[in-house]
Amino acid sequence: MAHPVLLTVRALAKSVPGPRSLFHALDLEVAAGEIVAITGESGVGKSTLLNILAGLDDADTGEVAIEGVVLGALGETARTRLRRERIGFVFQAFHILPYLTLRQNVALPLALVSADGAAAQAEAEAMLVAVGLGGRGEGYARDLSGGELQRVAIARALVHRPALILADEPTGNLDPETASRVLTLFANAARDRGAAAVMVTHSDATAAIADRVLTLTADGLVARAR
Ligand SMILES: Nc1ncnc2c1ncn2[C@@H]1O[C@H](COP(=O)(O)OP(=O)(O)OP(=O)(O)O)[C@@H](O)[C@H]1O
Repeated sequence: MAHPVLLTVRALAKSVPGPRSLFHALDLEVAAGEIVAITGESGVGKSTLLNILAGLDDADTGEVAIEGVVLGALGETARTRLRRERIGFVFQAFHILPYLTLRQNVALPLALVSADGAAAQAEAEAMLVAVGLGGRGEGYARDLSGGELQRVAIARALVHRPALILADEPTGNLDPETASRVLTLFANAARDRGAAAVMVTHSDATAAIADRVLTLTADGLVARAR
């Protein structure tokens, strides 16, 4: 049975001041359970595209729908709720909050949607173990290496079992063994519970777990031969 389409992007166009068109007429469909890797030259607009998919940035024209819900038709409150409940985002700059412990950072997506704080902390600890940071939950971001911060960001993006995972270079700071460990988490989220994932990457290991590898160009997304 074909999986339902989870993410639909139609005729997306985005310019940045300059004025410079990053892309136009960009179309994409990602099914539940599918992992799509996006490559492309530096500055071509990959991070901008991920931000638009998450409703954090607006396209000039075109439409993004997640589980059939068109982001542009939602008010800011509904868009924020959809993002919190249905999307997990691994930012290139991690955005780990410095005044919360690492466990509190990872628990945040659960704490925002559930009143059960103890369960959220327990699930956050389990995610920290899954990314190889068990026992580090009481620490703070300032004590971590770049690769450790990246793994906290991945734990936080996956802890609430999002339907859509958006990840910007999620293994960019990781050694091959650790990268392989976290890539398994993304693959399991897709295969075991039907999450869809769009990952920006330059890494062959990340592209290797993807069902499709697309290259972002000014003319949109082009399938890359494998
Ligand atoms: N708000 C903005 N104002 C002006 N220029 C912007 C803005 N946002 C993005 N840009 C420009 O758009 C281009 C695309 O940026 P983006 O970060 O999306 O590229 P990228 O493909 O992710 O690059 P990299 O691989 O280097 O991270 C860049 O040239 C950037 O300077």
